[in-house]
This record gives sequence, structure tokens and C-alpha cells, in this order.
Amino acid sequence: MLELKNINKKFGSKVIFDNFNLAINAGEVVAIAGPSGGGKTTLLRMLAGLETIDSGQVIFDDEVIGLDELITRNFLGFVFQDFQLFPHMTVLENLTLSPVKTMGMSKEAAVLKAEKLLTNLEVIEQKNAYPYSLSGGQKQRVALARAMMIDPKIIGYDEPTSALDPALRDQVANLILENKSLGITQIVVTHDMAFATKIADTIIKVNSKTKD
Ligand SMILES: Nc1ncnc2c1ncn2[C@@H]1O[C@H](COP(=O)(O)OP(=O)(O)OP(=O)(O)O)[C@@H](O)[C@H]1O
Repeated sequence: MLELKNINKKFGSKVIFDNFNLAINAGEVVAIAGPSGGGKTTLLRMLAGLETIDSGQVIFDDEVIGLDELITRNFLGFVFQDFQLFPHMTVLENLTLSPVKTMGMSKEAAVLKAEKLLTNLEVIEQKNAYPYSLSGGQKQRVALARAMMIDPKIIGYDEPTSALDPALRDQVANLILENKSLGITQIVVTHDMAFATKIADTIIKVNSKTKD
């Protein structure tokens, strides 16, 4: 489904990826593990088009995707570390802002879609609440709903359990497994190997050789 071939990425003179390869099958949950600073977040950001790729090939369903097209193709919905909800906006506004502002979705369509996702994720009662008033698990669900607003082919999570206690970690694992049962392809960046083992079909270690 998604294949990365010979991906190179540098920040200044610092090499983050040197001919990196990755293949992900549709419906698979892939955990990306590896040392701090190894480039896990950068990998997700590159796939979401939030960070440039210097060179290499991205192939999606047998189609070679221009490296500058990643941002507009919306392959990857991003669930940011610590959720990164806009604090001055309600849950509903957090979900509808970007689709309306940057993707030309009508306000009405965005609200309908947001309400459906919030219902599915059992946080519809919080639609007019502000992020500060939500529990950690509710914030996680809202962040997931926001990522799903763009109908991404893949959902990427950056350290989804880092801010959560063990019970909430299990909830996140269940959410990811529920999405898997719906056939959604997911990439999960995590330090937490127990969590990775629980959710992932495949665990990929990025730049693990730099660990030693
Ligand atoms: N915008 C940037 N400009 C310069 N260097 C950056 C930038 N973003 C990341 N880096 C550097 O690239 C390297 C990889 O960072 P990244 O955040 O992808 O690592 P990570 O594996 O996610 O680490 P962690 O597990 O600590 O979150 C780090 O050395 C980081 O300092």
C-alpha cells in the first residue's frame, strides 16, 4: 500500500535518514520504535507533508507520489503528541477549522462529519467543551477524530501514550485495535515496547544502530 524507497533526510549537515526503506500493507498497524532523536517523529511529519523529504520515492497503491504532493494528498492524519488541541476553541471548532479553512469543505459538511466522528468515538457530549475541561482519554479521542476529518488513508500517532496513565494506555490500544478492525492502516511512533507489542503487526526500529 505504502512504500518508501531510499528516503534521505538531513537537517543541516545532520543525516536523519540515509536510504531508508519501509513498506506498509493496507490495514496493518506498524509501530515505529527506536532511540530518542532517531527520526521517528520526523518520519511521520514527512509522510504528512509537514516536513520535506530530500530525496527518494514514495509509492502509494503503485503510484509514485511527487515528494511535494504529500501535503495536498492528505495520506496521513496526524494525532500529535500531547494532542495539541487548540485551547481557545471548542471540540467542534478544533475538528472543523482545518477542513473548512484549508480544504474547502463547507462549514455544514464539516460539522456533520465532526459530529459523526465524535459520536463514534463517544465524545459527542463534549462537542461544545474546551480542551482544558476534557480528561486525557477524551482529549486523545478528540485528537483522533480531528485526524480522521480529512479521510486519511493512514492515521499516524506520535507517542500516543506518553501523557497517559496505564488504564488510559489500554484505552488507546483498544482505539487503535478498533480502527484496525475497520481496516484502517495505522503508524504508531512509540517508545513503549509493551504497548507496541500489544497493538502492532510489525515493529520497525528506526536508526536503532545509533542506540549502542
Ligand atoms: N526542524 C528541525 N530542524 C533541525 N533539526 C531537527 C528538526 N526536527 C528534528 N530535528 C532533529 O532531528 C533528529 C530527529 O528528531 P525526531 O524528533 O524525529 O526524533 P524522534 O526519534 O522522534 O525522537 P524522540 O523519541 O525523542 O521524540 C533530532 O536530532 C532532532 O533534533
